[in-house]
Amino acid sequence: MASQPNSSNGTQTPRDINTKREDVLSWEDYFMATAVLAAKRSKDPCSQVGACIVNDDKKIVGIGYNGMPTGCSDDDFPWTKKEKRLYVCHAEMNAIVNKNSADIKNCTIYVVLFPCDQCAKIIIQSGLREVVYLSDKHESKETTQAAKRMFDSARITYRQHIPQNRKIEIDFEEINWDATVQRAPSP
Ligand SMILES: Nc1ccn([C@H]2C[C@H](O)[C@@H](COP(=O)(O)O)O2)c(=O)n1
Ligand SMILES: [Zn+2]
Repeated sequence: MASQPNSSNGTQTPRDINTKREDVLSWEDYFMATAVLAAKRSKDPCSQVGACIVNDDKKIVGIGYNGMPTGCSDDDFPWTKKEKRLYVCHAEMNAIVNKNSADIKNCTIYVVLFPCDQCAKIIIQSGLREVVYLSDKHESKETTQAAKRMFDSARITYRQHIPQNRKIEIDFEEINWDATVQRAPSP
């Protein structure tokens, strides 16, 4: 039995290194965490949004975050609330445009913030089937209500993600630690 950090909650628990780990990240937390990680690339000072598209085989087929269009320098274009809306590409749009699969029909999109009306249209036209979101902080906005109306009409389901783990930590040091454990001979 070896003592090694439990990556899901950071505590030190004894773990048998010859037995399969059970306390792994759930698929749902994994996909939403991927969207949250993508959001960390965003230069937007107010809202960092990420999106992750997943197919029926649980393969990630697209990732995106909100940012200026390619060729439009994020140093030259404005980030004020009023002006940025003219330029910024939303996370959902980038995830769809950046897809690495020919077909994203019937896929699920995991997104940090509920899609706006413009993204809803792109989601519908791309044939996505389900939207899983973390925050609905703009639920009273006309754009969110329009998005929901279109999703309902187009029979695209949407649901809020309830995380199993409130916090998911990435500790790069832990990777080196694991390598040491893996070199230990098994009985
Ligand atoms: N579903 C969404 C909603 C918003 N965004 C982006 C667009 C802006 O960069 C930012 C929102 O800015 P705020 O109104 O909070 O100043 O988030 C997105 O990518 N996807
Ligand atoms: Zn949008």
